[in-house]
Amino acid sequence: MLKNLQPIVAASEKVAAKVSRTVAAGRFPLILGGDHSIAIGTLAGISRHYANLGVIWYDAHGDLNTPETTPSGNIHGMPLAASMGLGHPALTGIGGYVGKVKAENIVMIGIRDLDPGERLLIAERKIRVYTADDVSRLGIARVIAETVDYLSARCDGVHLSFDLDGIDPLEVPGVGTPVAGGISYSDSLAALVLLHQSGIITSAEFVEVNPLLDRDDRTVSAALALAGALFGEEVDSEGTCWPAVATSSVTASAAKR
Ligand SMILES: NC(=[NH2+])NCCC[C@H](N)C(=O)O
Ligand SMILES: [Mn+2]
Repeated sequence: MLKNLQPIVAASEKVAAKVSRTVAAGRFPLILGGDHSIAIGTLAGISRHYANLGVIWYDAHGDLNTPETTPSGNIHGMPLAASMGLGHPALTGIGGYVGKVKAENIVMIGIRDLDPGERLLIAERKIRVYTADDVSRLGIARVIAETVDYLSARCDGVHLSFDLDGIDPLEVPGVGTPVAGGISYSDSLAALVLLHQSGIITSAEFVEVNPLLDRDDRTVSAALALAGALFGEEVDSEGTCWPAVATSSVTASAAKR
């Protein structure tokens, strides 16, 4: 059983239409979520404008489940599979076409929690994966450099799908499906600075921010700072770049206590 199929299909069609109009108008689509099922709509809206859309999937999870492999029935565990054309027809057909992303145009970063069916799919389709351990071993700069080289050689646009649960939940607790370990916040910020400098990103989404689970607005502030870095906002000398608005809201909530 898929949970909330009809409302997610309806929302995804709306997101797809709006995002497609944004790309057609020559503007940069930035989508904020909400759970990761939102990516089904964003990719449907974006990919029709590209012959070979690249996708950077920054996440603890693969989100490559189908109705046959899902352990939970949660559609937020399926958006990447659905975008590859695998899964429930109501999800794979969002936007009126099937197959938004090709396996060879995907790079996954931060992965550390895969279900058996997802492992199989990654192996079968030879999807490029950097686990959170790969990032500690190789360093974030090398991982991003390899990702940029790989995707710029084969893609005419690159969508960044950034799930906040790719980061260590000790630093960003406001996510629905936390997985211990993970990429540090400072490495993640460095990744976004490097992606900004690469100039390859043509659309982005930041997802799974859940303010109800957050502490001291840490996850919200992190998402804002990461998005800022993607657009070239300056990072201060300590490597943090909490934007003024986020800093003042943290201070305000701390002052209330
Ligand atoms: N976007 C997410 N938070 N995905 C979590 C997915 C967890 C698990 N793999 C599932 O399919 O239910
Ligand atoms: Mn996800």
